[in-house]
Amino acid sequence: MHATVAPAEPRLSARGIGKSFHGHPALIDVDLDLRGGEMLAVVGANGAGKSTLIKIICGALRSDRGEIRIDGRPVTIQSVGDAHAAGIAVAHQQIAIIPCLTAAENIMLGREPLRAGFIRNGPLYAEARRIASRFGIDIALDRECGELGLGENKILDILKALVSEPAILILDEPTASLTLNESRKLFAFLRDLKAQGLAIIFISHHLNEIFEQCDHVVVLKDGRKVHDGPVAQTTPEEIVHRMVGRAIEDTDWSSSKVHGKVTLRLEDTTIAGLRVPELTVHAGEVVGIAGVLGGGQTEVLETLAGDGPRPVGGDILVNGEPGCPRTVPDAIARGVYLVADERLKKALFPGLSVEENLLTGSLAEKSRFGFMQAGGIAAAAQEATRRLAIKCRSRGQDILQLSGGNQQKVAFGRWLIRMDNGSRKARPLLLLDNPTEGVDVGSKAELYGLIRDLARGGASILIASAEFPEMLKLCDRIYCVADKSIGTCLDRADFSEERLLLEVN
Ligand SMILES: Nc1ncnc2c1ncn2[C@@H]1O[C@H](COP(=O)(O)OP(=O)(O)OP(=O)(O)O)[C@@H](O)[C@H]1O
Repeated sequence: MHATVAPAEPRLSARGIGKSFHGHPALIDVDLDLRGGEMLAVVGANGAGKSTLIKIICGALRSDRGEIRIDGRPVTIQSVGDAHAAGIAVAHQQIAIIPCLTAAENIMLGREPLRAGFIRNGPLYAEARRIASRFGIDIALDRECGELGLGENKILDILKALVSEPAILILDEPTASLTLNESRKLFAFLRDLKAQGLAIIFISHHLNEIFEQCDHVVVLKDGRKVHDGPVAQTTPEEIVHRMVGRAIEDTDWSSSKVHGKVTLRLEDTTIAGLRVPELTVHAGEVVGIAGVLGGGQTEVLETLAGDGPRPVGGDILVNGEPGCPRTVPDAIARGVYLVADERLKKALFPGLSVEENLLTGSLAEKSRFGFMQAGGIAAAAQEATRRLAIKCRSRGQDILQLSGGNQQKVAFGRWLIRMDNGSRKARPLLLLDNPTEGVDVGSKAELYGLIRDLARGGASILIASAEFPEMLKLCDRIYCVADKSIGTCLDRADFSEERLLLEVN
C-alpha cells in the first residue's frame, strides 16, 4: 500500500468533472476530495450520476472535461489500466468470483505463478496466504468458493482488488444481497483497511450504513454535487432531503386489517430441495420469505410462476386454483406474476427500449386482429413511467442506458401494466424477488406504497428478500428459511431484526 499522506492532503482529487451521453448531461462540474484512511460515501437518487462518476475515476468511461489528481499530481485516466497504474482499484456490485475455483485460486486469478506453462500450486497457495494474512483475512483458502457464503465471497472479491496494493478502493454497493451478519463482517474488514491508510469510496443506497461506517458524504442530484461534508455534521433526514428534494416519512407499510380468504397454500411439499411444511398467503396480505441469498426462496417464487422446478408432493393452491402452474402462460392466466431478481438476466430485455420492455407481455392483450392498438399501448407505458418516476431521456431509450435503479423500476412497471390490462383474474398473486435492489430511498417508499395499494385492492403478495429492514416494514407475516426448510412464521408482534437473524440461516 502507498505511504500514508498527511490527512489534510487529498489522496484523490477530482475537479470540474463533466460527462454527457448523446448531449444529455449525466455529470456537471463535479468536484470530489478523498483522503487516506477515509471512507467517503457517494449517494444520490437513481440516475443521479454515481456510477458515471465512479466509472470515470476507475477508467471505465472517459470524462468530457475535468481533472483528476492523485496525491496532488495530475493523472490522465483513459482506461482501466491507467486507473490501475494510478493506484485505483474497484470491486463492482456483481461479485467476480468463480465458484468452482478455490479461494486461493480466485485471489490469484490472472496472476498464477507458472513454470513451463503449468500453474505452480505451492507458490500460488503461499502467495494467497501471504495476501490474506497481510489484510487480516481468515478464510479456508483451499475451499471451493461455491461452498463459501456470499459474505466470504464478497470479502474475497475485495481481496482480489487489493492484490495490486492500491491506495484507493472503490466499492459499488458492496452489501447488496448480503445479510446483516455478512455485512457486519465486511465492515469490520473495511475498518481494518481504513486503519491501514486505504482511501475508500463507498456507494450505497443504505443510509444506515453510511451513517454508521462512513466519514464523509457527497450527494449527487441530477448530475450535480449538492452536498459535501462530514457525516458527523449532518443527519439522514438532511441527506434524503438533498437527494430527493423532499422528506421521506418512515412509514410502517404493513396493514392491520383482516385479510380475505387463503389464495396461496403450500402444504408438505419440496421445491428445489427446500422443504415447505406450510405456507399460506391471504387475499390482501403481504407475506415475506426471509433467507440468505441462495436459500431457495427464488426457486419457490419461480416455481409458483410456472418457471421453476416442479414441486415434489404435497397439497398446493395457487391464486385460488389447485396445483402449481406448469408454464408461465399458465401462471399468467391464473393472475400470477413474478418480478424476478437479477434484472438483466431474467427480468429485462437488453437492447430493447424502455417502452418495449414495459410492454413485453402486454402486447398480445393489447393487439386486435394482430395489429397493436398503438394509442392504448403508448398510454400504458406513459402512465407506468410517470407512476414509477422512471428517469429516462425518452421511452425509446435503450434499457441498457438507464441507471440500475431505473432498470429495476421498469421490471416492476411491466407487471403493473400487465396486471392493469391483461389479467382475466381480478385479484392477482404478485411474487416479488428482491424487488427494490438498487432502488433509491425515495423510489423505495413509492414502490412500498404501490405494493400496499395493490394489497388493499385485494392482491396477494409474496416477497423474497435478503433485505430484512424492508421485509419488517412491508410484511404482515414473515416465514424464515433455516436448515433447508421454510420454518418459523413470525407475526408482526414478533418482528425484530435480531429475531429474524436468529431464525434465518
Ligand atoms: N451508456 C449510457 N448511455 C446513455 N445514458 C447513460 C449511459 N449511462 C448512464 N446514462 C445516464 O446517465 C444518468 C446517470 O446514470 P448513473 O448510472 O450514473 O446513475 P446512478 O446514480 O448510478 O443511478 P442508480 O442508483 O440507479 O445506479 C442517467 O440518466 C442514465 O440514464
